Order: sequence, then structure tokens, then C-alpha cells
Amino acid sequence: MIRVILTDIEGTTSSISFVHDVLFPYAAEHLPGFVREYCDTPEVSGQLDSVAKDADVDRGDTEALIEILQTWIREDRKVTSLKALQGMVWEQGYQKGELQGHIYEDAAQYLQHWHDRGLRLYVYSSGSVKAQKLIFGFTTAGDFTPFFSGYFDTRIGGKKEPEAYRNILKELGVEAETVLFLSDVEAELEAAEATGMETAWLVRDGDLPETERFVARGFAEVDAALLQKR
Ligand SMILES: CSCCC(=O)C(=O)COP(=O)(O)O
Ligand SMILES: [Mg+2]
Repeated sequence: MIRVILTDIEGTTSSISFVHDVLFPYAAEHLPGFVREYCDTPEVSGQLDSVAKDADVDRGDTEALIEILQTWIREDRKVTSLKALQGMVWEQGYQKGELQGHIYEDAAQYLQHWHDRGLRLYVYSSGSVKAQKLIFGFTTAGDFTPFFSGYFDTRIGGKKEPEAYRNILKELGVEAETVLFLSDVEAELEAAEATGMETAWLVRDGDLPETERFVARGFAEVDAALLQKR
């Protein structure tokens, strides 16, 4: 019986276009000034140490580090240090009212239903935990953070690695078959299934894939097919 729902964000609860056409350009525009201003603070400095190490760039060359970060944004690299810095930049955007998180209507409706029915809800995204709390805390439909029991980012492991899902199960202290993982990326579903988790593939637009896997257009279909029997 499913007791826990673990959900991806981009392409699952929220549109790919919001992440790629709003959040990433916002980070690309504001990250250089943010890094120059805060590079000596422990929070930012620690992330720049990681960028320098991962990219094999001189730690003292702030402009070179900014160039690397801009390349990683363009290439949609899921590097933990980039994700942490993006989260800090987006925090300023949400606080100034320049950003509002996108959430699909059906995701908003069913996250609330599932929470109210006693399911425990968790997020697993490549975006940092800070960024996850922001996108759900400042959506156009209100604050959804009260519905979530916890958040996981790439510090627990990469989303295409079964080890990450094993680590999440350990943290949650639950059996794999009680967890339903929702994502729009098949490789992430395969990694979760390798641990015994149930999965649903969210395909919100375009043709439906030919697959044995459970596929849904939205959360209503997930609810009807996988959660009504509980
Ligand atoms: C937390 S909102 C920003 C999402 C993000 O930065 C990203 O890379 C999308 O990753 P996901 O794992 O949600 O597909
Ligand atoms: Mg996704």
C-alpha cells in the first residue's frame, strides 16, 4: 500500500518552461552580481570552493568561476554547488516579488488531497532544498510547503542513480513498495524502480510513449490508477 509520495518538480508538479524560460534566465542575469557581492560570505564562499574544485579553476579568480557557472546554467548541469547558488539568487527574486513559482492546477489540487488523506509527501529535485521550498512557498496558487514532510536534493545522490533512492528510503525509514515516485524522466523512474519503489511517469505534453510503465497526463490519473485502492 502506498503511504509516501516522492515527487520531482520540473515537468512533474511544475512546467519545464517555468524552469528553463524564467528561473534559469533569472539566475543567469543575477548570479554574476550576486557572486561578486557575497563571495566573501561563508555560504557563498563554500560553494565557490566546490565550483573551483569541480571545474579545476583557480579559486582566486572570481570572474573565471562566474564564467563556469554561466556555462553550467546554459548546459543545464545538475551540479550541487550551482544549484545551491541558484537557490540563493532565486530567494532574492521571490522575496522582491520578481518571481512566483509555477504549479500545475492538478498538482496543486492533488498534493492537498493526498496530504489531507494522510499520505506523506516529499520532494526530490535537482534544485536545492532552498529552491524547492521557494518554488512551493511562493506559487501563484499560494504556499504549498505545509503539505510536505521533507525535501531531498542532489546531496543525497544523483536522480538517475539507484543509490540515491536507497539513501532516501533509509532516511525515511520505510519499505520501498510503500513509496510512489513521480517524475517526467524515464531514467529517474528506472533508478527508483531498481530499489522496489512504485513509479508513475508524468507525460504532460506531446505523444504518449509506448511503454509497459504506468504513464499519466496529470495527478488525477495517478490518483485514480494507483491511489484509490488504498
Ligand atoms: C527547485 S526549482 C528548480 C529546479 C531545477 O533547478 C532543476 O534543475 C530541475 O530539476 P528537477 O530534478 O526538478 O527536474
Ligand atoms: Mg523532472
